[in-house]
Amino acid sequence: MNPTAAPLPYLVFDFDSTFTQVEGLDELADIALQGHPDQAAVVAQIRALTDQGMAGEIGFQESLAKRLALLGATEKHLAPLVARLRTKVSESIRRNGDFFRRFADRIYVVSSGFREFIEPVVAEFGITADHVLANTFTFDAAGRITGCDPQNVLSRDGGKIRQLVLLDLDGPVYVLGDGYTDYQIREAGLAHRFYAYTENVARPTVVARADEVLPSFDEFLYQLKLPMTLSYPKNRIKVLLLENPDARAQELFSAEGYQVETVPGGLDEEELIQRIEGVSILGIRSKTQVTKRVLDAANRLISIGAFCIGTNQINLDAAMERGVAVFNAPFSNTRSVVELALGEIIVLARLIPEKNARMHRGEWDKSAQGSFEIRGKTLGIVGYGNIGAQLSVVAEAVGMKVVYFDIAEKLQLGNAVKCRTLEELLTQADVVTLHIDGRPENERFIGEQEFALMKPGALFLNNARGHVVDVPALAAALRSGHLGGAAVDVFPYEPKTNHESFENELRGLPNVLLTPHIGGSTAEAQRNIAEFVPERIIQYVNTGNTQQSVNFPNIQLPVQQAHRLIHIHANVPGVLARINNVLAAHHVNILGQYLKTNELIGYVITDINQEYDQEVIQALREVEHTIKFRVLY
Ligand SMILES: NC(=O)C1=CN([C@@H]2O[C@H](COP(=O)(O)OP(=O)(O)OC[C@H]3O[C@@H](n4cnc5c(N)ncnc54)[C@H](O)[C@@H]3O)[C@@H](O)[C@H]2O)C=CC1
Ligand SMILES: O=C(O)C(=O)COP(=O)(O)O
Repeated sequence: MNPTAAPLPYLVFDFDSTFTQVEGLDELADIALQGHPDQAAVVAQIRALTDQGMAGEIGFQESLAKRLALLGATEKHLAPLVARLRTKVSESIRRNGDFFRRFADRIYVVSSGFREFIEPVVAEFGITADHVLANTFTFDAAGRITGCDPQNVLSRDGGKIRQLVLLDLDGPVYVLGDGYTDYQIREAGLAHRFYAYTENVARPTVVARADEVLPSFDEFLYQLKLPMTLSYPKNRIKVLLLENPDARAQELFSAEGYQVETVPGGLDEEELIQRIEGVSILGIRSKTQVTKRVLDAANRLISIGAFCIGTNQINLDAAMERGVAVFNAPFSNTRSVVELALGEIIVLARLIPEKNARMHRGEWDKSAQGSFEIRGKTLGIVGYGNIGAQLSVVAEAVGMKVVYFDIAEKLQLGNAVKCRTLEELLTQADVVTLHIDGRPENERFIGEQEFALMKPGALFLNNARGHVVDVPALAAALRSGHLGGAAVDVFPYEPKTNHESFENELRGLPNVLLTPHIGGSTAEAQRNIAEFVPERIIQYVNTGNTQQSVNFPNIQLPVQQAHRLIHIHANVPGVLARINNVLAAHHVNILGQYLKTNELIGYVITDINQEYDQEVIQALREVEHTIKFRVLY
């Protein structure tokens, strides 16, 4: 465990919105006013007064007097208030409860709130009544709260400062709080440092004056190298999201405590190199190229999330060699692409692109010429993976015959018939649709020769990747009339944002349906992706679980026992033995160990007992061929 830097400074905590997520008086008002006809309006008035007081806009006494007058609370409301506040202790403070219990003699709660509700809440954290300095209520004979004890220094303006003078602590004092009056303790020279505590609320006037800003108590413990419950403060994990994934992604990462930055469009290589420093998690879609150079500039990257299916835009091996785990959403938008493809087949078979354009120009051309039903026609699916296979089922349901070609052996669904060669497929299909992935070997996979093999009048669909088709050859096959039409959703070069214009030789050709890479762009797919990918990444960060990573050895780990060592190394013989030698030399008790390798890296997870000295961690970092090492608890 971390050694304790001794002696610990005195820690002076604010209570409302720091120790707890809420303001005690707001909650009391909420409880006392239940059933009151103007409840919402009165609560809002009280909140506004609290905020004005905390931001230093009105004096504390004025704010307090006004709030109490509005309240109408009685003694009997206090027990439910305490019960509620116990459930609203700030997450990171609750998480580090052991720290409070261990160092309770160095901790004071100094608050303009009220002893009646503060004392019982902090008592659970080992903080005794003599370390709580707060106001006290006054009551009338009927038990109604009438105000606060005017003799208490905390009931007056500048009360916290006077309270600190009275406390007369003999050693460094650090103040942690969200309010202006907390900062004033430092301003008055009665504290050595003021930490603006922003886990629950960030007040700009307070943050601006702070020595440090604490998004969580973990951050404080981490900075001071004090014993903490988590191995690393989550607020230090920076997420950069590009290309507009659904807002749910940002929501999930933020809820986990990560800092999230977003950039609406894609970034080119140079721009990404500028932005990637300090980023722990990068989220992209199909546009952003994550090259070796980008990965070299990424000094803190743990994981990349492709918020889509394709991962050809990421140099997966280079990521792996640098210990960066990549996750995608392998089937969240599958159905959306399938529905688009089916629609396109029907639309092209009925010459809709042309007819629609002519109607918009005022031309009425009612004719059956060149139009056909898709029932009974042969659909040739190239790439019988998740999308290809699902399209196979849907196409059969509308009466098409399905043939497919894949370089891998695949389960034939329904009545689909496998073709042994691409040629076999191309020569018999009325409609050819591409659903292969974008691996580099597939560059210009379909070109002049392949189009020539297709039946005269056949239709061609590319919803896979732009570079797998020789676009000038496709344009020529359409212009010559050899192909009857095409639907293309993906292009070798796609605009970076919606403000850039689209240039391509397919523009203006007859019976060609062009779409701006929207195969997976449906509300359902985007929402699913924005949950699937963050969930995988958060799990990887928290537990080391690599299930469904596209470049890491997949390990589904059991529930963690005590501390977990995550070791990523180059896959050369002997590394596991060296790790275990280090552990044995330091007498570390292994509770469980899991290893998986692939051609480039080895991934070893070791669960060990909580008791070990820090040198073992350094020794493990120094094991030869280590790429990345982290400890989780
Ligand atoms: N237009 C859009 O918005 C979208 C496009 N896509 C693209 O669709 C691709 C396919 O997606 P899934 O079906 O989910 O992937 P998948 O990995 O399940 O299937 C791809 C299949 O293609 C096969 N394949 C690869 N190269 C081949 C070749 N040269 N000849 C024959 N078969 C080959 C593979 O063996 C595999 O079975 C993605 O990689 C992505 O590039 C995916 C989603 C949305
Ligand atoms: O899922 C895929 O591979 C796609 O092509 C969809 O890409 P997008 O997220 O729309 O940039």
